[in-house]
Amino acid sequence: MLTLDKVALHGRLAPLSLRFECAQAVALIGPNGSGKSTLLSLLAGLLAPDEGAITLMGEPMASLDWPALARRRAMLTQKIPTGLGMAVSELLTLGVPERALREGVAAVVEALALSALLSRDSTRLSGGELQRVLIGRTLLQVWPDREGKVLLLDEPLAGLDLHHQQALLQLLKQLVGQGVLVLVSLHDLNTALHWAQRVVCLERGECAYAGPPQAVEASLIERVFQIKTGRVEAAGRHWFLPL
Ligand SMILES: Nc1ncnc2c1ncn2[C@@H]1O[C@H](COP(=O)(O)OP(=O)(O)OP(=O)(O)O)[C@@H](O)[C@H]1O
Repeated sequence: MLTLDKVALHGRLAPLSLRFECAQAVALIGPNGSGKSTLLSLLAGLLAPDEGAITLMGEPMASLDWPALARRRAMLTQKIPTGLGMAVSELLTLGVPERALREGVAAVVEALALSALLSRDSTRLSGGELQRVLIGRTLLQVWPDREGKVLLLDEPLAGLDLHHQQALLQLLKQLVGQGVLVLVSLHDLNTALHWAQRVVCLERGECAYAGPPQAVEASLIERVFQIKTGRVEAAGRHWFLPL
């Protein structure tokens, strides 16, 4: 439902062809500067490719205007807006369509434990608190009629404590179960491999791997991240440990 056909951005992403299905949890991994944010921005329609074509639900991305894009996908970027002194409740709902507000606010506030923050000045939040508010705003965009929507989250776990990381990953899995395609860039390799149904690993703007997490080999991780790893088994799962 979201396809890239030989998509390239000069100096940032080599020609890449990928296909993502609805209701899938996809993790993007790769070193700093490997192209994860670039790929997410292309998939969100925030960047236009120099070559190739992106298709969203059968429609060329290039043919969709901003309102049409906003109805189909939402993206959390790493570039954090300051909020300009707004209350959290205002920042959370800014630009969110009326129907999403009616149907989604209570659920999103509960899922991300935002109720105690709503009356706070958004410029005086901790990094993790602000991140949860911005994630909430992004989720609200896709809340009504979730099936077939695309959620693109660039390092959503950055700044979140372990409890909120786990709560968010569970919530995203629920959205996948409701038909949302969720693409998330992650730096925690084990979290990515345990959470995702599909992993895309980028290396210097090229796709080094796209496939199931179970088939990710230590040799790939060691080459791409230039580390030595050990592989241990615990709690019925495999874990890569940097050595
Ligand atoms: N606005 C920009 N203009 C030109 N080049 C850029 C721009 N933003 C990023 N780049 C370059 O594009 C490449 C890919 O960057 P990108 O931000 O996509 O990497 P990333 O995998 O998300 O990295 P990180 O893990 O550090 O967030 C890097 O070489 C980066 O320097």
